[in-house]
Amino acid sequence: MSIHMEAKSGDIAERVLLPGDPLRAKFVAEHFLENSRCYNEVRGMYGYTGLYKGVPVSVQGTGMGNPSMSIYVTELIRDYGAKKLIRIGTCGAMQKELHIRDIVLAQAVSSDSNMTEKIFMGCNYAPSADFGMLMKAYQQAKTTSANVFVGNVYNSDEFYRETMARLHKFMEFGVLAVEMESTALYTLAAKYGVKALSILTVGSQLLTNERSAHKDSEQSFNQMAEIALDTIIAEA
Ligand SMILES: O=P(O)(O)O[C@H]1O[C@H](CO)[C@@H](O)[C@H]1O
Ligand SMILES: O=c1cc[nH]c(=O)[nH]1
Repeated sequence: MSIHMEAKSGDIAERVLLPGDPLRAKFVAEHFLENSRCYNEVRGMYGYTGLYKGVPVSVQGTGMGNPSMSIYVTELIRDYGAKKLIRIGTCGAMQKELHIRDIVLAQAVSSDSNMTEKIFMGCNYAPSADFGMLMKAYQQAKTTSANVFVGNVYNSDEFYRETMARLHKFMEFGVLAVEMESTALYTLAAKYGVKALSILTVGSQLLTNERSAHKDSEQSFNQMAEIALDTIIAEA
């Protein structure tokens, strides 16, 4: 047991997928894992472990934002021994080339969060993906019909913004998409010496205001879940 999860030691695999939405964890467990079993219902933040192609994999909801992600990632690593972590999230596209349901692999993360400033005593830190998992996910994505983009993402503490100026500045510098958890994931993975990657599906296009009618539907996530699962089991 950890402070925020009721799983027992050994209930959680060393390979863990991390959707923000706990119902996405349930969906992935029910549609992609064999013999899946729910190990956590605390706060409705569902977590499941099952087999994917014979390999134990867990899928754990993280909630929204860096603080919530930090809690689950820290406990997964410190209390349950997680070693490979892949976020499967949604994002808002910030470049015109990106469309609803495209896939973004977050190579690096820019942020308005002051999480790393606090850790690094005022200095900048560049949270970045594990290169091996990034490369494997890219190769996996290229075997599907998905349009895949690799690059910098904007991690924000704001969903509803006081000003659009910062968002536009990041757009100007070629940042692909905005989301809310990857700074915490990459920074804590580095701290604890484990591997992490964020795979994101475009759920909205911020330049055109187009929004997926299917944010939580099966089709939007099947491709991302498969890419993430095939990537995570390929890791030694
Ligand atoms: O779909 P998830 O994984 O929750 O990710 C995105 O969606 C939420 C905002 O709607 C934020 O958590 C953001 O990062
Ligand atoms: O964090 C997010 C995710 C989707 N769309 C946004 O505008 N922000």
